[in-house]
Amino acid sequence: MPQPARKTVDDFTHEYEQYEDIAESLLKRTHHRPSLAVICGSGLGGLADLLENPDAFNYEDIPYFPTSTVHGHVGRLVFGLLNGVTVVCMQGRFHFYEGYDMSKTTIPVRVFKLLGVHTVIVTNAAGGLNPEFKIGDIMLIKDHINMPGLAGNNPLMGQNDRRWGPRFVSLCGAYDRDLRELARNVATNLGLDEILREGVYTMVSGPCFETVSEAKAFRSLGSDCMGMSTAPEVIVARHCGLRVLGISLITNNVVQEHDSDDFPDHEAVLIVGKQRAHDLQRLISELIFRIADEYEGPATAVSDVKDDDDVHNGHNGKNGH
Ligand SMILES: O=P(O)(O)O[C@@H]1C[C@H](O)[C@@H](CO)O1
Ligand SMILES: Nc1nc2[nH]cnc2c(=O)[nH]1
Repeated sequence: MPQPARKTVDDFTHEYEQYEDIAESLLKRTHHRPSLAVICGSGLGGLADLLENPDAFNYEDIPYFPTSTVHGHVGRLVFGLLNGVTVVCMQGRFHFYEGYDMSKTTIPVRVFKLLGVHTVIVTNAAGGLNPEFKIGDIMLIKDHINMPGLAGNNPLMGQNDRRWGPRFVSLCGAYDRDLRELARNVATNLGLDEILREGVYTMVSGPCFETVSEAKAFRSLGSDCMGMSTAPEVIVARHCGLRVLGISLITNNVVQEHDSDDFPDHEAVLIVGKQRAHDLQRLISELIFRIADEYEGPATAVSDVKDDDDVHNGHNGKNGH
């Protein structure tokens, strides 16, 4: 009997039932029931290789999933145990510059929600703008500037399905303050204080790295580093009430001098990822243990409204201020 063709990302129309299809297809094929998810950034996917009792699914074998096209993003969803905690890892993410709609780059985040995940650790490789940052530093993201979003490319554009969350989402405190504090404590215990930073991540669409003038502009706006991902995933995660910890690995300095001979290079980004992999893996592995220990239970939504026409966007969530 011929097998039915796999439903591809081109067939995906964002219906709630399609996300359910994806989640069900995964839950049928693994006995793992993760409560935490990790999105691995460029060159940082080695973490997924550490999972015990892994069940790994190529993105090509998951209904409706986009596929990874970027070197350094293997393209697998891996379920398993990390430090005794059941997690699911994206070994490679989807980027807007790969040609996917912004809302399709974030499909896995809603699938995580349906799988029972309550917290997402989002990692990325980023270029440092803050002159105090060094290559190899690890930056906890405290906020973002979402350039594509400000220009009209927000993953929540279009009709809102209230089953995910409210029409209007507060992003105040999107990068959970308690989780950042926990991360600082864990980093101290692991002797990583010297390389731990905190700051603002700016997302640009890519695939071009920014010009010198753009870099200077973003620095003057208060940005500490620049990348090409993360913000859409965090928006969708907060919309459906997932708790978020964001971590950037500073893989290069963003050039801010017109006369500089320096230039960014993706291969160099991957090399720094490899060099810092061990420290990042220790940090994330310990954090996962602590989060599972201290934060079990669902995160509350950032904001809630009675219905989509309700203009009052009151806060009642853990992250609301
Ligand atoms: O997936 P992330 O955000 O870690 O990847 C960054 C941004 C580009 O995809 C790439 C540039 O080197 O690294
Ligand atoms: N936009 C941007 N993304 C990056 N990802 C890794 N390094 C960089 C960088 O310098 N700029």
